[in-house]
Amino acid sequence: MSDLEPIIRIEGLGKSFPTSGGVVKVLDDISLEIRRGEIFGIIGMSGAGKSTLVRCINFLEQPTTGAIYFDGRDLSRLSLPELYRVRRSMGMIFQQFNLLMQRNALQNVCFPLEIAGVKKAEAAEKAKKLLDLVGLPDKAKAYPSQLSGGQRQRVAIARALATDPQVLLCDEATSALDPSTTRGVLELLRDINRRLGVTIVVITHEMGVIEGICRRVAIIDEHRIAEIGNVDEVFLRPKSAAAKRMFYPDGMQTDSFKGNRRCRIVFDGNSSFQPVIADMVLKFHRTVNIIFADTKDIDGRAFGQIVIQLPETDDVADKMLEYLRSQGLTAEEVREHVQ
Ligand SMILES: Nc1ncnc2c1ncn2[C@@H]1O[C@H](COP(=O)(O)OP(=O)(O)OP(=O)(O)O)[C@@H](O)[C@H]1O
Repeated sequence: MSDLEPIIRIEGLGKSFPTSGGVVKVLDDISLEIRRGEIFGIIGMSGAGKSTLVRCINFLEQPTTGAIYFDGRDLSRLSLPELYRVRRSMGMIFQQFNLLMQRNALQNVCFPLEIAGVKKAEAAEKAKKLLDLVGLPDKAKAYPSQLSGGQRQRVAIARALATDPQVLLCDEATSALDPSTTRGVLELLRDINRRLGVTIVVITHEMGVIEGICRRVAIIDEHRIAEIGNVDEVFLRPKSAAAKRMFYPDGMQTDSFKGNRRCRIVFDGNSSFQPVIADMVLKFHRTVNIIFADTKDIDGRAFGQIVIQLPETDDVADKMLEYLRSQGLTAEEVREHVQ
């Protein structure tokens, strides 16, 4: 299999659950490919079906329709021992860390190795190396209760890596952590991706997490895929209402600006707003109202967005939009409240 071939391919995945109130459809016609060695993000609001999707990816849940391929193999056609082997190739980390509280950090990391029948001394040696890798060389004997949230997640990452997985599935892995600890854990995941070549799938409801480490993203909305693309592309030119909701600043969504023409200008770090906006004001002899301005880091590159209120006079507003685009900026008019 070449590097360009997907390590995980999801085709027409649907998942429904029978409940006392009838059948609940949780995932509908999900198709996507996760490429070997990439950091791929899956984002959606609470209840969108993200955790169900993860459990379908490692076949802890059987899809109702469609298929999941891992390394080109249809998981529904595997024998149970083959499926267990595939599951060992997919490490998982969770929001609540799921460590065994009565075992210390080293023993937690050893746990999957013991299950796999690895000799104790060999398992301990590997676990030590993994604790070094996640930045906890001095915490081998510490129990989870003696560790901070970020340190617990690092132990969980070491444990997930113990079986040398090809893929690491991270289900809301930083949702219980504060922003600075989140940054540290994301940095660690990026480092693991670079150093070990492990494919990482990040499932989250937080756009900051996607922007922080993912190259590509799938947005799940109402149980379906609303949009898939490179994170920077989706940020620059979101197409679906779900993507716009996630990337547009809150100021874009206030009804207080109804009736005015608003424009979202995005820059990708190669250009700066200030001279362009100042030049535009000078050129058209009209002031513009800046509603919102922000910069963000997407996968290590600086991006920015600014929302301005255009003049009421339509032809001036049209010319301003034309001018902004002629300066190489992505300028998009937003007339409506984003639902
Ligand atoms: N076994 C089940 N039986 C019935 N309904 C279920 C089952 N598992 C999940 N659901 C429903 O599926 C929907 C999606 O759940 P899921 O946990 O996948 O969403 P999510 O996007 O991960 O949300 P969150 O971030 O809040 O966990 C929810 O409405 C949930 O109640």
